[in-house]
Amino acid sequence: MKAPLLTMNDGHEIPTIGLGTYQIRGGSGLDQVLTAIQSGYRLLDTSTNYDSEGVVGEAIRRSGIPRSEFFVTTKLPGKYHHYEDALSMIQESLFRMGLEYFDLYLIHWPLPKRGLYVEAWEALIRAQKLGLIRSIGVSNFEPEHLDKIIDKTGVTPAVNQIEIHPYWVQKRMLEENKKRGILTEAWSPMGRGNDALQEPIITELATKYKKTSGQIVLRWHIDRGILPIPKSRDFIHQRENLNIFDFELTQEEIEQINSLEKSDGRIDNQDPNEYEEFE
Ligand SMILES: NC(=O)C1=CN([C@@H]2O[C@H](COP(=O)(O)OP(=O)(O)OC[C@H]3O[C@@H](n4cnc5c(N)ncnc54)[C@H](OP(=O)(O)O)[C@@H]3O)[C@@H](O)[C@H]2O)C=CC1
Ligand SMILES: O=C(O)C(=O)[C@@H](O)[C@H](O)C(=O)CO
Repeated sequence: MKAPLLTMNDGHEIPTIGLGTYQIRGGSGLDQVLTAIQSGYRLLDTSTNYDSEGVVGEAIRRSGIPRSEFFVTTKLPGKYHHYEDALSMIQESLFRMGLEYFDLYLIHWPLPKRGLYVEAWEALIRAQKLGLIRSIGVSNFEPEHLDKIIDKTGVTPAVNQIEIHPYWVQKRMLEENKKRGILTEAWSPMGRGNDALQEPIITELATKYKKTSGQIVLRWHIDRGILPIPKSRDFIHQRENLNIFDFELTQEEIEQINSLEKSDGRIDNQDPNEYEEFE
């Protein structure tokens, strides 16, 4: 089963769903990424901070599937926001993964208190010109951060990857991305193990559509125009999460799920204006 493709604002195509790899590492991690690839995942989302770039690169090689069929995303850690550091980190990540280019490269967090994200964005633009990266984007950027990089460089990110799940719906940020032509990706799209999948609104929709709660939540993302990157170590869940392209939620059902939002719904309260990455 393969996901349909979307076209981003720079003309490149991207699968409509991907595999998250936070804390997927080592030998067992390799098996988990391989089962995901066998299930049909082609978008693989990693980050230097996850220490999973090696596993993802190795899984791509062992899969026997040509590199060109994959869509690989990784992310720049905060301690490399200076221009020259960012350029060398991008190359270092390529070496770690054994790849010649990334399909998408994101600034992981804006870290506005450090104030270096414009420099980091300029480095991504340079790396794209050098052919090291096909599409460039950001993660956890608020509207003011987006405007700053766009105003300073004239280059709009293809993607903004942000926290979205039924307890943190992000209506405003979704509109802000859309207004600028930026594709929204959802991190922790299943709520990273919070109680959302047990909410009656979701279990009732699962019964109605003969799907699982996980599939209802993923379809809610797709029907809102969002690209989710669920993580699963479980072969059954991995397959289930791809099997969401044969039904659609109504606008009313989308709003019902939106109503589950909580004012303190963020996972680990990670506010992009405050969040400092670990060193
Ligand atoms: N840019 C950023 O700042 C961030 C990016 N990310 C990215 O987003 C990805 C996804 O987010 P993550 O935080 O991992 O959390 P997710 O919301 O993807 O939740 C993962 C959990 O959901 C479970 N799960 C997955 N599918 C199902 C299913 N069908 N039914 C029931 N349970 C299911 C998994 O268990 P099981 O393994 O048993 O299936 C796992 O415990 C990350 O892996 C990472 O790539 C994450 C955080 C921040
Ligand atoms: O997983 C990521 O991409 C992160 O940026 C982390 O902040 C992660 O969400 C986390 O919770 C670390 O404690």
